[in-house]
Amino acid sequence: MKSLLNQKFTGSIQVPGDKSITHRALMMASLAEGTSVIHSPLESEDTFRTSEIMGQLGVEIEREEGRITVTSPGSSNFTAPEEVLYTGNSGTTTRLLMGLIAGIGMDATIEGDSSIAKRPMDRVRTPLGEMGADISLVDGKYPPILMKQSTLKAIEYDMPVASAQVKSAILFAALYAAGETIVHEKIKSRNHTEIMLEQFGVDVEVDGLSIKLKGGQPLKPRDVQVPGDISSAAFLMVLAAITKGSDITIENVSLNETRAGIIDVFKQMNADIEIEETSSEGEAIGNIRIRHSKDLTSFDLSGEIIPRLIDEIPVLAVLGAFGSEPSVIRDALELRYKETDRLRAVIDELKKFGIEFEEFEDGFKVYPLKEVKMTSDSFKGYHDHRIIMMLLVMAVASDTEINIDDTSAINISYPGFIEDLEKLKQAR
Ligand SMILES: O=C(O)C1=C[C@@H](OP(=O)(O)O)[C@@H](O)[C@H](O)C1
Ligand SMILES: C=C(OP(=O)(O)O)C(=O)O
Repeated sequence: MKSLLNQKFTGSIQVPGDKSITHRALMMASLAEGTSVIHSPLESEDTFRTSEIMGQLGVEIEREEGRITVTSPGSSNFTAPEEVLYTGNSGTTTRLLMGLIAGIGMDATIEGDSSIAKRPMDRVRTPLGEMGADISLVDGKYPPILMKQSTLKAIEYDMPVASAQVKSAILFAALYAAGETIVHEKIKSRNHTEIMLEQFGVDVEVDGLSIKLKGGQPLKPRDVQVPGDISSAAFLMVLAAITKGSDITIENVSLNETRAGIIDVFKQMNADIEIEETSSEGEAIGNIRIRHSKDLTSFDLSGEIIPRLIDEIPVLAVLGAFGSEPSVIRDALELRYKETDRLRAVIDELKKFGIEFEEFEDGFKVYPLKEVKMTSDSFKGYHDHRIIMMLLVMAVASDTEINIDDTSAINISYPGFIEDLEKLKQAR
């Protein structure tokens, strides 16, 4: 970390593959009888959990540099798992798997780490239960998740929370349910499942905030190209915007509208950002160039943009501290139910640099940082990848050496984060 202080960050880089898309590609390729190839997948702890579980169900997974080959016997030939399906730290694996297992109709136990044990799963059990799934949770809410074989029927469901994980679990189950399932969202969440199901040959009708899917449609094997993850790029984007002399281009990154809210934030803040879209078929992809700006203003975020940047909020708190006016985030209560309570973690840890916050139940106001005033050099990472990388960005941008209790969780979504910073650094 010391070697990253007093540096500017310049050059072109590709960030690792998109985590959400990689999970979905592994699951859909596993449902499609035959061989599918996933190009440039994210190889991280979370996506490893998904591929391990697909292996337990009888799918052959072959990893090589830059690609994963998935050969499936078809979901009707899956083997019922004897061991627990262990999802580690991955909420996406846990929730999407609930829909997939309910759909296939097999007995299974799903369990994750101590963070997953505290994340609410009733939001998935409720719609799946309406479809006929038999799911038991601890205290009606938490893993371990006991699933019993059952037969599903289609439902029409109004989503109470904006969650792509819940929506995707319902759509996976709907593939195997009798009749047409309809999901209504109040606010649009990331739509990778809808896009990829179409690519795997499933007819999905999207009409504004409603999604319709008829049960009984088989998936056909496909090759999937995974773009870079904009949620990982976000750390480099913020670092470039706030560090003197920096100029970074992130290539082949996802520009999917339902994920790209952070681009709107940079624009709101008067940042120096250029977007070049190179493909808009299916998943939009392109290049993002971002340079240091000394004239960053502020942002005020609430409502529909929140799900479009939900995982970027920790590092946006750092960006806000480098603006000229206070910045505000509201409607982000969901952050309290992630790997840790991210609103608490962001405020408690960034305060140690002297950043001032006003905390709301569903967000915060962050004040411009006039001068770094350290109250401690011992930081907690909460085993949360996004909190740890947020802290590293803040430390590097403010030329401050800090100690974080444990940084291993970076491997959950962005193995190679530190190496990428090393590649981009140049003495100021
Ligand atoms: O579907 C997905 O891949 C994800 C959806 C989001 O969670 P919610 O669906 O709980 O909002 C996001 O925070 C998570 O990192 C990945
Ligand atoms: C919340 C996240 O992931 P998950 O829900 O899959 O654990 C994340 O990556 O920030």
